[in-house]
Amino acid sequence: MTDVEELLLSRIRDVADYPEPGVMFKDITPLLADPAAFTALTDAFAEIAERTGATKIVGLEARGFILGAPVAVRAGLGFIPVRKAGKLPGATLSQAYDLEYGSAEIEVHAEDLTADDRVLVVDDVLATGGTAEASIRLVHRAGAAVAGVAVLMELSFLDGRPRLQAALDGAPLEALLTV
Ligand SMILES: O=P(O)(O)OC[C@H]1O[C@H](OP(=O)(O)OP(=O)(O)O)[C@H](O)[C@@H]1O
Ligand SMILES: Nc1ncnc2[nH]cnc12
Repeated sequence: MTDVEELLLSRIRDVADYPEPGVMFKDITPLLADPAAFTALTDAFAEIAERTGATKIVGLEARGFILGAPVAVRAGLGFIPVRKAGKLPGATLSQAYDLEYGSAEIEVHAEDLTADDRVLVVDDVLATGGTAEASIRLVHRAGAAVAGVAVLMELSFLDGRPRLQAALDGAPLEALLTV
């Protein structure tokens, strides 16, 4: 494990049985509170954005906003919020999905993405992959391409990666940490 990976892992807190029994919640708030760790994470994601030729960063509400916005600034790219349903005022595309603990619907402003865009989707945790899969579908339905999906932590025992394979269509899924 690299020094950066060790630093990031050390700043993620495990919370048992949250938000419901049986879930081991990966809490990133200690990482956000540590400027060295937050900067290292932002730099690692920005390197992925550059390497994959991304033209825009999509962040998934809410934790994907916190992580994705500084990546966009660092990489010199625009930031596009994918929000939970009912929060965006303009014309939207919507996608329903299931996640590790429940179900939800996400939306993007249709005009924010064009056929010229290659999008890097940024989030904190890949669990079942439901959220990431729905966001990939939204990007494609908006007419844009997916440069990749970048997450801080992949929970491999929930099999999100195989679930995403078809939707990714060859684009990389980059996890900085895998448990
Ligand atoms: O791979 P999945 O099973 O879809 O789970 C991963 C998603 O779950 C969490 O978000 P959540 O919906 O809890 O929202 P939050 O960021 O607003 O807390 C996490 O930030 C990912 O977006
Ligand atoms: N175990 C988990 N910890 C943090 N975020 C999650 N999103 C889905 N599952 C999660």
